[in-house]
Amino acid sequence: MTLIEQIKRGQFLKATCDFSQPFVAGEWVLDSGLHCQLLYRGVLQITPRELASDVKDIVLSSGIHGDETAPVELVQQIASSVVLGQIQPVHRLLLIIAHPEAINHQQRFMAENMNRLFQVRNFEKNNECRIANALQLAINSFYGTSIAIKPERWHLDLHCAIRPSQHDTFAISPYTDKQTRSNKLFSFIHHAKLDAVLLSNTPSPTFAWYSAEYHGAQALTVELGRVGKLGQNDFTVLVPFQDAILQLITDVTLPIIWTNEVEVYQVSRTIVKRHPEFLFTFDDDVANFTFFAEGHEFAVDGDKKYVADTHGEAVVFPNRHVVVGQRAVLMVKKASLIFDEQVRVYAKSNPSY
Ligand SMILES: O=C(O)CCC(=O)N[C@@H](CCC(=O)O)C(=O)O
Ligand SMILES: [Zn+2]
Repeated sequence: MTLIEQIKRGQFLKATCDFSQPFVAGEWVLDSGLHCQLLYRGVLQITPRELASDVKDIVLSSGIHGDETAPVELVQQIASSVVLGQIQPVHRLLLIIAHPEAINHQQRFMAENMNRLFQVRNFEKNNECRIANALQLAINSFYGTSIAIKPERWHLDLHCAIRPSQHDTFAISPYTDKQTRSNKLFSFIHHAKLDAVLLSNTPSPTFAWYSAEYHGAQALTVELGRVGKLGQNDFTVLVPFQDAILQLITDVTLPIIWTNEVEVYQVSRTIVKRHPEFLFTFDDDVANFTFFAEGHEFAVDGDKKYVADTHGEAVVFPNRHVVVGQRAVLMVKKASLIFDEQVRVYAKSNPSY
């Protein structure tokens, strides 16, 4: 069966990972009038027949890291519901399962971490570079062909954490000087019942950052539980997130709201590994958001020792195995939000952990 025939039967994930079939781009129209276009392996664009002047351009991406399977299953469910006519999106959608080779190998990546390849176009020395370049083009073309009078662009790049975490689900808002922290986006975080959000303070080379920086998209990296095997993820904690996505793409109007139920953090610094012998003073199973009091030594990089700064800091994504020159950990502090049309973050003077 061709890839498109598989996708028409609701098997977007299976088709994407099926390398026994050559990739052939193609398009078709559903009875409902929805236009489906398979642009690259794992990149499916959906366009409603009639587009309102305030139509949103929504990217839902998954599988940037091959072992983060819950997001891939989620995008599969959405693609299947759309192509089988079970849900009727009213916005333009770009559904992405990014790295089928790594998914088949149940690995984060094959040659290098794809989520560090979105700052610029890459020299195509490996498959991750080729895919990241293709995704950049797909995003440019998708947002570039918006018909909305005042385009509203969204990008949710879905991931899972390697370690345990004090917050099961959380979002990372990339840093850019564009207006990409709307109250609508943060209201989505509230409705999706994500446990926490952290606001980056410097540009990053991630997929979500790419859409925010180059296209002004309301973009988030969203962490949905922990890495696991395909078919073995527990979706019960993700139900509110799934519901919020469905509401977003079918345009259910929800109140714009923020409450303190979502814990807010700001990134205080990004620690980059400079020496091959980089180490943390804590174990590999220490959870994300573990707090270290002021002065506590938490990492050693060559002859440099890192200690928690004023009022202490918590660690997110500590990974001593990254290559030299890449982020080894994000340090974060609790913060609060001013929930205006654009959200702003301010430090808590005396954060309680
Ligand atoms: O658990 C981990 O260490 C990594 C999980 C993951 O892939 N997270 C993303 C976050 C991207 C961001 O900082 O916005 C990543 O590291 O690429
Ligand atoms: Zn990831």
